[in-house]
Amino acid sequence: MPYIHLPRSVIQERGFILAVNISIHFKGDTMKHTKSKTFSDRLHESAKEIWKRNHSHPFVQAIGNGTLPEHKFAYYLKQDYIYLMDYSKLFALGVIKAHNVETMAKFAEILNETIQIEMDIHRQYALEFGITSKQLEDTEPTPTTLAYSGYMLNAAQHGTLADLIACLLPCAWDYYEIGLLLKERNGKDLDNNRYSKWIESYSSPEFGEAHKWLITLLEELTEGMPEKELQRLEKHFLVTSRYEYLFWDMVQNEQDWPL
Ligand SMILES: Cc1ncc(C[n+]2csc(CCO)c2C)c(N)n1
Repeated sequence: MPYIHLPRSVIQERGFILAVNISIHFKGDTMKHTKSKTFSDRLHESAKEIWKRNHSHPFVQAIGNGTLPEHKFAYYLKQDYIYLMDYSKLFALGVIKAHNVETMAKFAEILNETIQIEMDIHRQYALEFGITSKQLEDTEPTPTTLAYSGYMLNAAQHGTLADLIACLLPCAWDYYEIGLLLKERNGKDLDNNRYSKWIESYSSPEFGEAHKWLITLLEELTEGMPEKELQRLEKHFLVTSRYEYLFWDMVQNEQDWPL
């Protein structure tokens, strides 16, 4: 090897040059071939095990294969309706906390869509089960519904726009994943499934829009954010992911106040 005979200083210099070259090459490669992990990737990763339990929950499975008893679905509709009333108020808080007109308009649009489209699917199902819109609206919240909505409203009112989104996101995102999963697994039998409209709605690209927009906004808001703040947002994301699980459990067991 010719350079073995070179003075030590030159070898070091060459070694240095070689190292620089490698690192430049590697950096270029990294940029070309691997997308760096975004904050929403990190959130998704940390909630993975909780979401797996949501996806395999017996209530979710029973919607998917159409075997869920109707009285259980009726109970779900009522609790979910009043949950969605509070959830919509978070979009209104989003309007208040937004930093520009475009974001204000988008929160107002999703608020309207939730009330006019998502809650209308509940109203239509409720009519089939002989439940009026008034009865839906007058439902008494169970301990879980109250705790879940209360957590989000409290965090959103006292926190930043990013806190608000971290609370909203598991709900919109995980339902989309559940919708897609149930459609993929049970797509062939949906004609015979009483809950097909529910599955079709939550797996539709229109419903997928909301969480995708929330992710984009969260990425913007968290750019350069200190780790301590990111951890607070991650906590909201994990707590509300756990509340999603508790909500499925609550409807499965038809939870009520003990006294
Ligand atoms: C407990 C509970 N969690 C999530 C949703 C689904 N969801 C609520 S708002 C929204 C997107 C914006 O409209 C979606 C997908 C639900 N209905 N109930």
